[in-house]
Amino acid sequence: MTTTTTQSVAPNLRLDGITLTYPDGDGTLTALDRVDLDVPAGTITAVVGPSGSGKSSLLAVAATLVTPDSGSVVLAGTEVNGLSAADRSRLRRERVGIVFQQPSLLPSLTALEQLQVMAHLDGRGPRGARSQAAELLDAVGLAAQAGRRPHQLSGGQRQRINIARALMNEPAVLLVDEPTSALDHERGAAVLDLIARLTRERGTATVLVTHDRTHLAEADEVLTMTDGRLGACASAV
Ligand SMILES: Nc1ncnc2c1ncn2[C@@H]1O[C@H](COP(=O)(O)OP(=O)(O)OP(=O)(O)O)[C@@H](O)[C@H]1O
Repeated sequence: MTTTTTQSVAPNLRLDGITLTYPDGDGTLTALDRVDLDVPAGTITAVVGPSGSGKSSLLAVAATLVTPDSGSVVLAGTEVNGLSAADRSRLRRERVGIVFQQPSLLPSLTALEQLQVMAHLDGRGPRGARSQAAELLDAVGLAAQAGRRPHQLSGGQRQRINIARALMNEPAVLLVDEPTSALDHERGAAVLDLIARLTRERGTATVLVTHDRTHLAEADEVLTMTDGRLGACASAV
């Protein structure tokens, strides 16, 4: 994989004509139907839609975790089609941050170590990783909790660590799936504010899947997924 080409192009996410089917009995189920999506750096695109409409499938394709039947995915200027599996996972590791509904933190590690381990997996040295982890914990308002383990943190604090951890590789693309589903309204709103601020400050192209329409005010664009088709959302905000 050539990384030089990725650096000269503005980081963003582009999906073009994505169709994804799953085997379904004797036939196939179309989870994504000719989906186009363009997310500029430093912006949030929110995706809403009923259960089973294809939202998670969209994130999985954008994350290069699932290969679509057809269409093109361009991550931070790099066309994913045609990359080897190894290059695809490297691109994902280096350029994509993923935040799932439930923070999957390692119980025995402190908040700081949860972040440092990401750099370690990436083969980076401990010194730079420690200062970067400390800076990110500060950015998510948890500098004072750096030495705490997950059971000593609230649900909202754990989700903040989850978000900080997703940013350790300085991703160009941030994919966020229902980040507030385990939180009460106030903590959920604070987590959304945080995602919005970090998106602007760090220039990520952020896709936010959400059921909560109060979150849509933070989005630059709101799209609706219906039966695998992605379209404009007329009554979103
Ligand atoms: N691995 C799979 N194999 C077969 N069908 C699948 C698979 N994953 C998802 N589907 C089907 O694809 C369609 C889209 O699923 P997807 O999970 O993307 O929807 P969603 O909008 O994220 O739903 P939810 O809001 O409930 O999480 C659904 O009909 C689902 O049953």
